[in-house]
Amino acid sequence: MTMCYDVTITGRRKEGAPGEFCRRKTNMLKIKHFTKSYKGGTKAVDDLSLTVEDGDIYGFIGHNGAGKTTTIKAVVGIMDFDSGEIEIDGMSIREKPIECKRITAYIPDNPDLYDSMTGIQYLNFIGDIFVIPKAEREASIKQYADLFEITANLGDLISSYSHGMKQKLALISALIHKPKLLVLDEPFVGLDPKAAHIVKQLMHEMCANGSAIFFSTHVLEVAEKLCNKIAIIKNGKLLRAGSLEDVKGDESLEDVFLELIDE
Ligand SMILES: Nc1ncnc2c1ncn2[C@@H]1O[C@H](COP(=O)(O)OP(=O)(O)OP(=O)(O)O)[C@@H](O)[C@H]1O
Repeated sequence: MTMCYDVTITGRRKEGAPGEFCRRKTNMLKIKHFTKSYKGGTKAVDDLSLTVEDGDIYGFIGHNGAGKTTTIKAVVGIMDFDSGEIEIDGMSIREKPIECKRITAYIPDNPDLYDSMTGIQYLNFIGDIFVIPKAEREASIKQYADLFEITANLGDLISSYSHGMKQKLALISALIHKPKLLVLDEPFVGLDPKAAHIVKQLMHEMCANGSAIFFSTHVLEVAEKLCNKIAIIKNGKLLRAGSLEDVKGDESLEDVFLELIDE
C-alpha cells in the first residue's frame, strides 16, 4: 500500500491517507511578527505570527478587544501596521497590495455597502472591479442569489435590505470572484440558520478546491466543528495556534478558551 507524505514548510513529514493526492501545501496567508499600535499608544496586537495554508478553514478567536479585527484589517490591506510582515500567496501586502487584493475577498463584521445602489448594481460593480466575464458573472450571481434566496430582491435598493440580506449580498460579492483567500470578520452574526448552514458548506467547498479561509468568531461550537486550525489571541498576544487537535487536546474548545483567557 502506498503511503502519501506531505512535506511541511518546517520540513516535517506529515503522513496522509493512502492514495491521497501528494503535493506541497501553499502558504495562502503568512503573518510574521505582526505588531500594531493605535494613536494614543494602545498596542492592539503584539508580535503575532501564524500561517494559513490552502485548504485550511482557520478560526481566529479571542475576547472582545483582543485584536482580531485589527489583525484582519491589516491582512486585507486596509490598515497599516508598525512592524512585521504579512504575505498573501507569497506576496507582501505592503509591496504588492493590488496583486494581494485581487486574490482576496474580505467581509467585515458590519458590511457597509453602497445604499444608493441596487443589489444587482453592486454585484456588477464588484464584477467589473475583478474583471469577471459577463457570462460567468451572470451564472455565478444566479447560482449564489438563488442559494441565499435573495434573487427577488436584487433589483431593490440596498438601503431597503435587512442586516442579514446585506450580509448575504456581501458574501455573494466575495464568492463570485473565486478568491484564493477569504477573510471574514464574525461571518455568522445576523445570518439565519439556513444561511449559516449554506455558508459553512460553501466554506468546505472552497477549501476542497484549494482556497483558504481565515475568520474571526465568538461562536466556539461553530469553530470547533468547522475549523481544522485555530488561533487564540488575548490582549493582542497569540496564546495558541495550530491544528484544532493540538490547540484543544482532549478538552472542548470552549473549556480550553476559558482556561486560557482566565489565566
Ligand atoms: N481605531 C482605533 N483607535 C484606537 N484603539 C483602537 C481602535 N480600534 C481598535 N482599538 C483598540 O485595539 C484593541 C483591539 O481591538 P479590535 O477591534 O482589534 O478587537 P477585536 O478582537 O476585534 O474585538 P471584538 O471581538 O470586540 O470585535 C482594543 O483595545 C481596541 O480598543
